[in-house]
Amino acid sequence: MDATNTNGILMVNLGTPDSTKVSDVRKYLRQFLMDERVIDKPYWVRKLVVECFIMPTRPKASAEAYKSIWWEEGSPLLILSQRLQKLLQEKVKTPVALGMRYGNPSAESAISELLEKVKDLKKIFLIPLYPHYAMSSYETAVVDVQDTIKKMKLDVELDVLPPYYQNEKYIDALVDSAKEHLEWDYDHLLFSYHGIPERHLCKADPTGEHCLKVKDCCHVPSEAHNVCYRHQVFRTSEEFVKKANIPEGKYSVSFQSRLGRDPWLTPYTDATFTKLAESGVKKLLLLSPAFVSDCLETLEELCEEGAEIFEEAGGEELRVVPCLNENKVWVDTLASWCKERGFE
Ligand SMILES: C=CC1=C(C)c2cc3[nH]c(cc4nc(cc5[nH]c(cc1n2)c(C)c5CCC(=O)O)C(CCC(=O)O)=C4C)c(C)c3C=C
Ligand SMILES: [Fe+2]
Ligand SMILES: [Fe+2]
Repeated sequence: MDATNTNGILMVNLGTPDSTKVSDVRKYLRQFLMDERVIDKPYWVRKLVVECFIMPTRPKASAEAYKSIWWEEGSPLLILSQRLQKLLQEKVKTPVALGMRYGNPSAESAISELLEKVKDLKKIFLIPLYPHYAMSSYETAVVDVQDTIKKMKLDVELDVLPPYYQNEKYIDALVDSAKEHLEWDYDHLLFSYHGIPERHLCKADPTGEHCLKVKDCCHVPSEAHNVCYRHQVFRTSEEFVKKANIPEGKYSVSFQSRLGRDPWLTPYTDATFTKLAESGVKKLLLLSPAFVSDCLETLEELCEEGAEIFEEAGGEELRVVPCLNENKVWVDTLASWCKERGFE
């Protein structure tokens, strides 16, 4: 323990079940989907939807999906986040902890870990492992940490890293992580982002009159863009293609992982696989920058299910670029953000 240090670094990611047992998946899904920032309905409606429509079947189906991607050491999302924590710790002296919004390790246990290492903890640099703002990812993770600090009655200042979707160093890391794959003679590059309900965009819009109301809203300047997930994922894609010299017309954006019947951001990734294959795309390269660590949504939904859909529709090969995971440029980027803020 360094008695002079009063700082800690906390990385937060979404979280994952403790195991592939249906009971563990159920527990995780219940905590996840009962979050008012994920299913943004009154408590009783959310409870009804989760318990009567989702819990009877989803835990079993999701447990099967998790089994197909699970590693010997555990869930890829957790293992990769822990490896990232370790790599960042090798670059900075300030203690680095890892917390999850749902499941384990909780924000509380991560903060307790910092308290053990830093006697007089005064300031935490919070790094949400989400490049884009969404109420259901970035915002809920930040609020959870704020609430936990209050619950633990700590007098700790929180310095939160803003969404880094267009940060030059983040884009550099993304391009670096994809560089070998970009040498492939692919026909089309698809950016597939986790989707969110359209309603969430409108709800986040501070002007109340921009998102999905103005024609081509995400490309018309507005203060709404600070919290517009759709604008931010377009920016990431645009910055990426600029840096990687991908010609116009050779790439597009789609949204995956829809849940429920409400309209989510379009076009949907599964329908896009079919459309691209039917339009003659044989070799499809896929990038999924909403996730910094590989997880169920990339390893199962894209690599397994996605490849099947694409090939059934006439495509020949789908290659999915791994997430940033342990990429060196990414680790250096995180370390530089810590150091810039005095978390040496
Ligand atoms: C980019 C970050 C994410 C956003 C935004 C997001 C929104 C969102 N997700 C659901 C429902 C589910 N997502 C699930 C898995 C999952 N989601 C993210 C990230 C974002 N979700 C990740 C990284 C993962 C993988 C977790 C892992 O263990 O590997 C799941 C669980 C799996 C399943 O049953 O499909 C659900 C459910 C909603 C409803 C939502 C926005 C409203
Ligand atoms: Fe999700
Ligand atoms: Fe927008």
